[in-house]
Amino acid sequence: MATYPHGLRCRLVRSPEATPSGRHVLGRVAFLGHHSAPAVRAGASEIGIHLVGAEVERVTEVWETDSPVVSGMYQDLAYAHDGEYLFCAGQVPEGGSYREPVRNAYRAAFDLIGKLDYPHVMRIWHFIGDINRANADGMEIYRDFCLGRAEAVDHHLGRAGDMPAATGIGALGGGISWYLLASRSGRVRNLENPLQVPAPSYPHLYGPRPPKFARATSFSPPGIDGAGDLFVAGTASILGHETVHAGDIAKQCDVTLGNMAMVMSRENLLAHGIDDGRTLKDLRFVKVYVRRAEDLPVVRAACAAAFSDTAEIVYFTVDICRSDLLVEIEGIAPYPRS
Ligand SMILES: C=C(O[C@@H]1C=C(C(=O)O)C=C[C@H]1O)C(=O)O
Repeated sequence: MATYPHGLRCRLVRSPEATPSGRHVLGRVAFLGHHSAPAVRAGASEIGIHLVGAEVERVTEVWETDSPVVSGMYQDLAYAHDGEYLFCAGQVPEGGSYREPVRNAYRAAFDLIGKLDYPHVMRIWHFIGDINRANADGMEIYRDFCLGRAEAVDHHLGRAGDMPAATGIGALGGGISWYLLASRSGRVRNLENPLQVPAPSYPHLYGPRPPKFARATSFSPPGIDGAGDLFVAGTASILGHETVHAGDIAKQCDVTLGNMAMVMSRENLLAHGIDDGRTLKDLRFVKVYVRRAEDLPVVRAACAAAFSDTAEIVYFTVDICRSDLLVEIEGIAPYPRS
């Protein structure tokens, strides 16, 4: 992905293959037909997330570095680190309420980050089973998750503390599977999108505590100017704080892509004090989440037109955090630009 002194790189692997020589695997995220618990395997942290049906091509996201890795388990979290980067994965089992277990899982992760000294979290992903269903108390599971996360963030960062780019999306299996990337000495800058209300400021309409995440995160290792790697959060058809074009997949694609283009744009990076600018064509690793399988052809056509031919794009059919959202897209525009 990048050519830093300590290079962190993402690859999407469609069939098992050997790690290139001189590289070391920090984390493997396998998108499977079933969940598999976080574990250390062959020296790397590994998690399996139930995101595809048995008939669909499976894909594994591999996070590699060029420095040797130390791995281990900490309170059910599987982690690996190389002195500059930390990868950590966890799973909250299926249950009637997620507030407390999510708070505890986040606390364990904050503890680990502190203990190992990787204070700069640059990206976090959550895959939430039954995301739009009610929990045992009648609260939507996504809102229940947001409550536990907000309480953990308050506790560790204070109410004003900001979190990096994230994804909070459905999964086919139950419970919550999640993973994060953090750095020891790199610079993390969290970005907002002028077209959207910052998620932590969403009104109570969407749940008792808002989602804590940034629209994008710029990660620059020491000595790298500009945006470095740009992680674009899961993005959907939301303007201000409202879903727009309920029921219209083509228009939801347009708004989603427009939001992504805006957050990466030179205008927006400059507004955040970063002298750089990216376009949708700079995205290399793109995950696309589509609620209804029948919408896939329209979404694929929109993505093929928007992204570069060399982008790796994977599609998943899963639910999205608001029941009126039909599509969500995330991506990484790595440094250096190609
Ligand atoms: C699509 C949105 O939110 C989704 C939920 C997220 C979360 O809760 O971490 C992060 C990004 C998206 O996956 C949005 O609010 O715009």
